[in-house]
Amino acid sequence: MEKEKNGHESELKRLLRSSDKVWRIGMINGPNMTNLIDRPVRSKGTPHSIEDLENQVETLCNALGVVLAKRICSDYEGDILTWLHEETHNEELDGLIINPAGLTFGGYATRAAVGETGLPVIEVHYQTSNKWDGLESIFTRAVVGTCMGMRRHGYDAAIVALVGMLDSGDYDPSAAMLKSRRHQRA
Ligand SMILES: O=C1C[C@@](O)(C(=O)O)C[C@@H](O)[C@@H]1O
Repeated sequence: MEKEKNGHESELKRLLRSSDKVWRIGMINGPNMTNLIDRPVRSKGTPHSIEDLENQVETLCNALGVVLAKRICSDYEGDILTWLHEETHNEELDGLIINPAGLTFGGYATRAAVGETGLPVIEVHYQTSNKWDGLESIFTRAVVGTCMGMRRHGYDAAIVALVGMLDSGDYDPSAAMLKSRRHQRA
């Protein structure tokens, strides 16, 4: 069984990777995602916890030969800002995925900090934006792409796309809203 699993993993890597770089990926889940297990099944799908979700992402990263190096899930914007300031300097991470969740419509400080990392960032949401009563995510301007409406599977889509973009360099860094230290140096 273990042998078969390893076989599938290397097949996945062969199919989806164009480099063997061990990218270091960070994941942010914003306010209310701590309570994922109790959130409505209609929008979130079969009940699962934030730990289940993090394990799912970590397993896919391992199968692709990259690392889910850092993660945060917090109900407090300040915690997320401190994490961004501390964990994304010194080029310790290569890319990020974020579900801003409760910060989606008003987390301007987090959006600025995300943009200033200069990293390729993919925004993920369980639901699609047409369920948001005409509201739009303020984060979309600061990220290179968005996965919406695929519930937990959107995280897998985001990881595959992020790794593909990192491998090929095929993404638009100017999608980051603010000019980052990294881009200024380039
Ligand atoms: O908390 C959330 C979750 C969400 O980001 C999603 O994953 O669908 C959508 C947001 O509108 C909401 O505030």
